[in-house]
Amino acid sequence: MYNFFKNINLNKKYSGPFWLYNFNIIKKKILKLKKFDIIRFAQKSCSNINILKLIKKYNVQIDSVSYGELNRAINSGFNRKNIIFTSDIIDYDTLKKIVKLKITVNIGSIDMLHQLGKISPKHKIWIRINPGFGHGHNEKTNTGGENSKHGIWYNDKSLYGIIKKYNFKLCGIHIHIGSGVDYKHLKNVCYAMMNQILYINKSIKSISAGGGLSIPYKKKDRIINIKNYFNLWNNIRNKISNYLGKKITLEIEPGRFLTAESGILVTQVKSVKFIKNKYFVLIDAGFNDLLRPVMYGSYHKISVIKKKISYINKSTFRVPTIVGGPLCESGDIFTQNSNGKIKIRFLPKVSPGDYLIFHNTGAYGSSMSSNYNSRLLIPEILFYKNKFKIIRKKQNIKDLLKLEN
Ligand SMILES: Cc1ncc(COP(=O)(O)O)c(C=O)c1O
Ligand SMILES: N[C@@H](CCCC[NH3+])C(=O)O
Repeated sequence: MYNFFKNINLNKKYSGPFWLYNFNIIKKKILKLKKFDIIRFAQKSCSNINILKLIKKYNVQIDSVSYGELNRAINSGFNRKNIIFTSDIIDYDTLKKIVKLKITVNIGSIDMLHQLGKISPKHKIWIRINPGFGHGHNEKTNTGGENSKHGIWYNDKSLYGIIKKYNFKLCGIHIHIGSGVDYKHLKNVCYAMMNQILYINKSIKSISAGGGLSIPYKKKDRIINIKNYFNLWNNIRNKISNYLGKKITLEIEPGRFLTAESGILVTQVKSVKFIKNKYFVLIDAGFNDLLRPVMYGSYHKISVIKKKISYINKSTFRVPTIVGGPLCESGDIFTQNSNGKIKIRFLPKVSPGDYLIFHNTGAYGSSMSSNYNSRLLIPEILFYKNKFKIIRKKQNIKDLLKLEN
């Protein structure tokens, strides 16, 4: 990533903040998972169709969780057979589209089973099981256990009767316990899968390990050993395969793992000031752009590029800094804990015009951004085959007001 800055004339070429992705990193991450039979990209993490189109070239399939994501997948050229729709609820437009295109549905609630079954009996489905436990980098990203709204409880007695009633084709069992999960908890999902298969005692053709794989946001963060993780799952898959007497396909459904490290957010310092004795650096991107620090207290490494010299300032002299954005909210602070308290970051000294780079923003960066304060969505730029290309233009005022006129 660093070498990029030698190539970009930040001042002249792109004004305002922007997202930058390096596809080579996504490609490397895809290859790391190649032992899994199917890699199903959770596009919620990074949903630009230009990136989806490239990911598709590597035989990756796709998960969609909304009408918009379904259309992104179709628009990016994914075959309907390679799309799964995962949700706990379904609205009318989505239901219509899914039935028309015969898209497989990964079902997370009993009501959804009835709603689909009434208009499309025999539909191909997966069941998303809540195994009774979950984990995540934050409580808000934990998708299992009794405090989570996701999935169908692992020993729900009504489930398999309803599947029979509508003659659904049960293709697979899916367990996703959360996002940003550590190895210890990921490991338990394998055993939960085995137990579920024993419990349902039904023929399926696939199992999905879900997503959740974490990435090292901080130097000290542990990197998941993919080889071990695959072996663990492969082992369980073989046991299930023996038990059911048939071949079982093993899927994984990562979002963050594939894209987080491929992206950065480039912002510019607009003001530096002391509030009493606290030093604030205010930049031109806010939580409407990068929400994670405000929503979860997430840490993103910040580098400084001096305006004049255009290289990363690696000087060891650091000052205690609070980094904030332009929004009207006091909480628009990129350096805070999960409880909302300001957290000082030691950064090189900056002046207006210098750049702050937020690292590892390729997942849940742009895809979680909004127009709050009527701020315009910022552009996305992709580095691919040694070229920089704008893959999403900067939004303009006309776009912003279009639906209201
Ligand atoms: C059903 C489902 N699959 C996959 C993912 C991707 O998660 P991650 O980005 O942590 O891999 C999520 C997000 O938590 C999810 O809800
Ligand atoms: N948005 C979260 C991950 C949650 C994924 C949704 N299932 C993050 O930024 O870490």
